[in-house]
Amino acid sequence: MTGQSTPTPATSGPKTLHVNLFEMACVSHIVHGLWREEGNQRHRFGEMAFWLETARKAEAAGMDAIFLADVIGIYDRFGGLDASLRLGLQIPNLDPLSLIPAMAAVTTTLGFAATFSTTYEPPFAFARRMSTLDLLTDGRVGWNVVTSYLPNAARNFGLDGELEHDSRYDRADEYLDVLYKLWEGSWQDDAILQDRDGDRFADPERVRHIDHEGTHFRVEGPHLVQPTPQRTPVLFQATGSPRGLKTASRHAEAVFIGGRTQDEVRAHIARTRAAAAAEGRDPSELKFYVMAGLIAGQTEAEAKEKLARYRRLYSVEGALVHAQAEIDLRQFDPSLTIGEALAQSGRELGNMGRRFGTEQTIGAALTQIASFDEGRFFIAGTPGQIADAIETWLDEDGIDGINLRQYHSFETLDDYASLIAPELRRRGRLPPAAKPGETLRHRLTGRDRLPDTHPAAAYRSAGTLPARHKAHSGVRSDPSTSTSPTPAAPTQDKTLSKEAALP
Ligand SMILES: Cc1cc2nc3c(=O)[nH]c(=O)nc-3n(C[C@H](O)[C@H](O)[C@H](O)COP(=O)(O)O)c2cc1C
Repeated sequence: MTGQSTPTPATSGPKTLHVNLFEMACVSHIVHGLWREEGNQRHRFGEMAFWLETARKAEAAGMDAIFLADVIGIYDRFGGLDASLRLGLQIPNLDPLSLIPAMAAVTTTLGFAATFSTTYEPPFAFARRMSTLDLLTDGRVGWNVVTSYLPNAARNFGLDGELEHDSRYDRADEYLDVLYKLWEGSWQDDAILQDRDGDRFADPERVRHIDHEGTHFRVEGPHLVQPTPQRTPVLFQATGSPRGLKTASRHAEAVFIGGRTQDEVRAHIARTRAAAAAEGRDPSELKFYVMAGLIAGQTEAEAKEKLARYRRLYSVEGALVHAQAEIDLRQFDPSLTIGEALAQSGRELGNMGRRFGTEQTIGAALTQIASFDEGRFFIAGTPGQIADAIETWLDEDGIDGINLRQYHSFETLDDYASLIAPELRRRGRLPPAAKPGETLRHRLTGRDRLPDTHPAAAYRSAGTLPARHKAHSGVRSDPSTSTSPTPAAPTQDKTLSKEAALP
């Protein structure tokens, strides 16, 4: 049982850009303060109509997917709960998975990638939820695999503090293995019979328990949902640390990377591909994404005016809350380094290290914040200038796709649709229009199912799951839901690249 579709051969022509709309079901996701702008619709994120309009626009613009970020706690390190609430910074924040069916119902080709953490909720229920979405959307879902980074999230799930960084990834690796067993190995493709005359809906010979017994999880199975178009949803992952890279290179089909310079970006891609090859995967199958900020105007002057308008409202306080800052950078001499300012205050870098380095000056950090911290993948200009930059990112940096940052709803999306996409299309830099019924994976990779070199594929063949233990057919004494993670003292993340660290 492999259920493999043959990949569609790549068409010749220039390399094309995959585009996701970067979203989060809150008022202030990354570029804080801008929700206040006249005409910005972000305050409507709790309305069904807001999401239906977003989905229709994204599909009409030819985007691959709406990519939904998520956190399961609050940013309370800088300014406490008061600041987060006042700024609407990722609170209130709706459940991303619940938005998908509504958006799927008004679209036919758009994909939906949702963030879900492997750290707190057990895999069995998540496997079922994802399969339900894959089934109902005809295979249009993806998953952004995260391990979570907010101490408050840990406290929301019964722990005293975050699990140690690297052990979160150990847990993620096993979590994914459980999911692969459920998604890929539990049901054969032909297990549903719908045989009215024979009185058999499903064939018991073609469905099996998974009997997973690992360090973190014990899951009996079988999976509760029949085979879905993609089985495993398209796997996205962002990482900046050596341990995160190991997990990404084993599992991710699309990896978010950062980098301040072209050399850094290329090195990051090369390192990740090499790590994937070391895991036995075909490194050419990995796609690389960046977060990109594109601010477009008909003329350069119009684009500059738009950028200035956005920057006027940008909240530096929001950036400090989001960065989980240990100190208020605005209170220090700009010529000091962050390390010196921390030493003066008797503080450690902590989670703030996800965004800033100790060697950076306060002045440079504040400038970086005020200019939206977009690094290499930011451009404000005419459609021609933006398309020129994107062609360089594709051909020379080596990326495959972007998550488009939004500054204003729906202005950013409308500008992409009316200014940027037509220019990219004219240059042959967007993939062909998606066909109804095409899965998200097919759109990205030319196949519906994970390739045979992916670790999930190992669970497809009948021999790879253990034979059923006949002895325990009843309820287990230690179901997966009872395995709580053990908390450990938070340690500082060893990030390779800070640019991949947020949000
Ligand atoms: C584009 C992008 C999107 C991300 N989305 C989320 C998210 O929605 N939720 C989350 O907890 N982390 C998110 N992250 C953070 C990553 O999951 C990861 O924690 C971060 O890149 C640091 O890597 P590390 O865990 O290897 O240190 C995102 C990162 C990037 C670059």
